[in-house]
Amino acid sequence: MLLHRYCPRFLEMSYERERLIAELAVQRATILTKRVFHEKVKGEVAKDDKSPVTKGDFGAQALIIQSLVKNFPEDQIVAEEESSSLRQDESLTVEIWELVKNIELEDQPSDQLLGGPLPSQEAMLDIIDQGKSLGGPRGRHWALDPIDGTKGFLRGGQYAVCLALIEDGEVKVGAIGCPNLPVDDLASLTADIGVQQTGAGQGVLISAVKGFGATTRPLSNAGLSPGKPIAMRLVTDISQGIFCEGVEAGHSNQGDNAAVAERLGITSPSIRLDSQAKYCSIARGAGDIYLRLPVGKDYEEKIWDHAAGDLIVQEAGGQVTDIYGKPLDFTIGRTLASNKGVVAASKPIHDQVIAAVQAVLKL
Ligand SMILES: Nc1ncnc2c1ncn2[C@@H]1O[C@H](COP(=O)(O)OS(=O)(=O)O)[C@@H](OP(=O)(O)O)[C@H]1O
Ligand SMILES: [Mg+2]
Ligand SMILES: [Mg+2]
Ligand SMILES: [Mg+2]
Repeated sequence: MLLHRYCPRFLEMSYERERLIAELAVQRATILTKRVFHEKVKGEVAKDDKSPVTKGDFGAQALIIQSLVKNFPEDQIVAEEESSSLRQDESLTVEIWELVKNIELEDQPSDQLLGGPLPSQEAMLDIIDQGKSLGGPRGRHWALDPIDGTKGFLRGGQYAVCLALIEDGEVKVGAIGCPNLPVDDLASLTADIGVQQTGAGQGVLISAVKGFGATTRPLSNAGLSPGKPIAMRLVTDISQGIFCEGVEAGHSNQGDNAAVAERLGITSPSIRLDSQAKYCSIARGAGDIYLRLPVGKDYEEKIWDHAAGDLIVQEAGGQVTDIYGKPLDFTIGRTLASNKGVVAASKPIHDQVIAAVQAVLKL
């Protein structure tokens, strides 16, 4: 079936509006996260599970949910953060509100597309709490990670603002802002991008629509910069492949990752970076394989940690599965309860990587 790009059915299938709003909403939120990133005190609070959350996470979540509610009032939102700790901390709430109320895109038409500013501090707390949807197999759910890699954000390393639209369990749109990644696709192959990248340049906004490819563009504080398509590298000799993995040893098993690399004959050191910047890096050829091998058997990966990155890698020519070779299943709820770990690589080498993972993990 040939569809003209201005026909309503094409627009519906290509999720043009959802993509535009997602890109702009993420871009606007990165203005806030960049401000907090450069502040000495980032308003760090420990959550019940001991993981950190900051002014940046709360503020970005408020701004993005506001954009979604204004544009897609019928849609559900599955977001990482909620406001209960803030409601007991008036001074932190005031600090976040002071940030949030002053954030806008410098391009007015773009800012207006997002539906204008938040009305008040009290409304901000309520908006943060509109991300409590349980997800599931039916309907439209936005998965939002306002700051992915909060530990990287606090350490001065990589982090990402991540948003994805999941419709009937399938990821349709993904947008990831990586303020500390270099604009040049391949620069991160040669630079130590994992940590201390405060001078790393402008950052990138990477996005994808199911069936329509993946795109990168420099992040901007105004409207969207021109984008260009990205694709994974063609790796003919897997021993020349480049590994990406997490920085935190508690999030993925670096020993097992190294054993897989060795089994594949890979000798170059892995590139370590926090957040879904790993998915973005392999999608644009700054790496070939992303492994997230489980540390313990009980942890369930969260959908907001993977939805946008999964789509971006697939649209750039990659394959994303768990350690059993099973696609990530976004139909279950807020977690990927039926998957274990993540193995992402370009399609031609994915089978080989899975075989090595299974040999190392004795599956
Ligand atoms: N035990 C365990 N296993 C796996 N994953 C976990 C675990 N604990 C936390 N998390 C989630 O890891 C998210 C950050 O992932 P990263 O890829 O940035 O981790 S790493 O630091 O690069 O290793 C992080 O996302 P953010 O909280 O948004 O930073 C968590 O959702
Ligand atoms: Mg977190
Ligand atoms: Mg996360
Ligand atoms: Mg987060």
